[in-house]
Amino acid sequence: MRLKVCGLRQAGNILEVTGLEPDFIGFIFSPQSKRFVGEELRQELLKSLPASVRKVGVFVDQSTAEILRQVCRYGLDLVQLHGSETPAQCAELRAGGVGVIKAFAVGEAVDFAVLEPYTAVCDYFLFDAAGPQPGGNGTRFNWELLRQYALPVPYLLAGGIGPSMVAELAHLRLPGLYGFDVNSGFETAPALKDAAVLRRFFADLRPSSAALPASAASAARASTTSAAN
Ligand SMILES: O=C(O)c1ccccc1NCC(=O)[C@H](O)[C@H](O)COP(=O)(O)O
Repeated sequence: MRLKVCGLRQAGNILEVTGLEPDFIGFIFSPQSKRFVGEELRQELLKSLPASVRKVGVFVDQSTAEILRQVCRYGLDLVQLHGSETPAQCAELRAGGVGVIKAFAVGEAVDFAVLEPYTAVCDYFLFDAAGPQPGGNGTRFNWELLRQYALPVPYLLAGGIGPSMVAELAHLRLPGLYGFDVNSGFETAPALKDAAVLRRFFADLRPSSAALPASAASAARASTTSAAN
């Protein structure tokens, strides 16, 4: 299962978390968020990170020009869109050379018809709990709502995931499920992740690679990944 750690900004913390070899790390570019990267995020640091850890910029209803400016500035691999971005904007971003994750806030139900126009223009979906903020609410939704998922786009499951859920996550089988996105459940302060707690969580979810040195673990995961795809 792939793992994404979202909402980082401080250099030392980015390096610590990257050392755990997540599949994705996320940076919040929405100024309204308490995890907004502001001026603290260092361009040269991001560009020096290993390519195996894909860098995701998170945006909320921002223009294509602004998003692509940040993609270029920080060398982002994907953008994650948490507002009312249209399929046309997703297509524009992809044409601009960046991968697209479209996030959907889930309340009492999932309207799969709304997702359909996005299938041809997104690399991944992300399902998150609806709440007062566009993301990072720290609450979960009823994951069973995804039992009926039948679209071709793989998705990340997000919202209120915390260290105590390891056993539940390890056994979770849902159609289309690609990985888990974690954020506030692993923070000691906004945008500051507890690397020790994340390390344990990663080891529990990736038991076969926990005992290996980092490089061997990464090679083992790459071979599992190519076998799965
Ligand atoms: O985290 C934020 O502050 C945020 C603000 C605006 C848009 C998106 C945001 N986060 C995006 C994420 O991918 C989060 O990891 C996801 O919403 C889950 O967060 P949490 O419930 O805290 O685990």
